[in-house]
Amino acid sequence: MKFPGQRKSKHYFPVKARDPLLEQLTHNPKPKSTYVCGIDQTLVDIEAKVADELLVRYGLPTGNSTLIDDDKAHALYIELKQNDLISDEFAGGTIGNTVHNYSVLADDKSVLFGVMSKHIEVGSYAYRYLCNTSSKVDLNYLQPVDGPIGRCFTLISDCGERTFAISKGAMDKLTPAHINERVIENSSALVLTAYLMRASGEDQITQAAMKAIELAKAAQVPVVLTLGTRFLIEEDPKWWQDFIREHVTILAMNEDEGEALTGESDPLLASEAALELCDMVLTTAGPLGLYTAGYTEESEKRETSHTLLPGAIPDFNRFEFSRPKLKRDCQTPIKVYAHISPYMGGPERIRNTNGAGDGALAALLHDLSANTFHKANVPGSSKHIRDGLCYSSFSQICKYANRVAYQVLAQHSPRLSRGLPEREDSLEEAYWER
Ligand SMILES: Nc1ncnc2c1ncn2[C@@H]1O[C@H](COP(=O)(O)OP(=O)(O)OP(=O)(O)O)[C@@H](O)[C@H]1O
Ligand SMILES: O=c1[nH]cnc2c1ncn2[C@@H]1O[C@H](CO)[C@@H](O)[C@H]1O
Repeated sequence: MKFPGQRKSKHYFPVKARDPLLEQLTHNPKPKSTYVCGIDQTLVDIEAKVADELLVRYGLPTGNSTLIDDDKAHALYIELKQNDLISDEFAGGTIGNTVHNYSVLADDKSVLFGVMSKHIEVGSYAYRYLCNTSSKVDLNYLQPVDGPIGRCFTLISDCGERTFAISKGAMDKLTPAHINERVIENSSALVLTAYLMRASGEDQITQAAMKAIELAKAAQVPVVLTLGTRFLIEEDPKWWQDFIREHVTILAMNEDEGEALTGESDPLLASEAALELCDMVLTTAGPLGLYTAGYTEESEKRETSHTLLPGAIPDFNRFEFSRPKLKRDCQTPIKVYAHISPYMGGPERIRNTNGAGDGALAALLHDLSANTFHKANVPGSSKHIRDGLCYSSFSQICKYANRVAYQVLAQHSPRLSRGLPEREDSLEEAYWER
């Protein structure tokens, strides 16, 4: 129970009118708002624990995300249902998860572009998708389509590895006409997944994504790409390298995707190689934790007070207290790296790691948009004398991303049901006590 404490002594009416005399002195404009936007294939995850034999029978390579036709999807669904294997049906999609988590963490708006069924029945997959998405995610720009949204069978093997089978429904039907130019141009970041590039036939989501990329680039909005699965990258690493070099500001990947892209199995070396293609990299490495890598200006580098770490690049974390910058904003760019081991060693029990990487990326996006917000509202701050890409240092972003990944693992679902505990809200706070 809260006890009656001190009463406020100032009352004005109407409430929004401040003290009429002091009002002349204090000019308090409404803060300018910021948001991130993303494009995704609208999907519901159907999660089931299965034996490896089932994956072989349905021709699903372990760890991959495979498109399956309607007949196979029907047979798989019936088999999972009859054997009572389905543990959860929940909104998914790698970017849907990321913008949802961003909105939960930042308690702020994001915008999702994609499709949504025109006619929705209570209990349908489309209905579940809407119910499981934060109300801070603006869904008003979704394109109405005939037919169902996609289904992503998320099949968890005994070892915890997840294999996706995608029944695409109408998820790829997004058209370029439904990409709102003004919304993209005014956002803090545009977030995309490599999966968007694999639409085929008459489906136009790839063209829609390309239109958004061009708009973002023209308006100097950072383009953020997450790689999805190594299988997609392995098909043509050169194409992906060129794509990233031409379009991407920030790249998020796990160690397998990093290896497929760069040929380097060491996540630190993969991050270094990826920095030749873009400005900043977030590399997650499962039980080894995660890395951030990027550029800073030589004269602005800040030395760490943490232990210097050994690795393929000796003492690689020496300047991890620096803030990330776009390479083109540096006169003398230097590469900076930071690493962190899993928060508290990881949760006691991990059912599966689905979505942990999406969670880490949401934290990075929060830090990035906090910077845009601060710059828009406190333009005179010493923080913005030099143009930074993010609000915090590489080291701080590592901690935050890691903490959020832990939260996703601990709650066994890729979408956060609530933000971090309040005392952890500040991005500046020293690393949280155990
Ligand atoms: N087994 C584990 N033990 C402890 N922490 C883990 C473990 N697996 C993952 N993590 C934490 O989660 C983060 C992201 O994990 P991971 O590298 O598996 O992401 P991912 O493969 O991109 O996942 P997804 O594609 O499903 O989102 C890691 O950087 C680490 O902090
Ligand atoms: O083809 C795809 N497009 C979009 N999202 C996908 C695809 N395959 C899997 N996931 C999504 O990846 C999330 C974990 O990172 C899962 O929630 C799943 O829905």
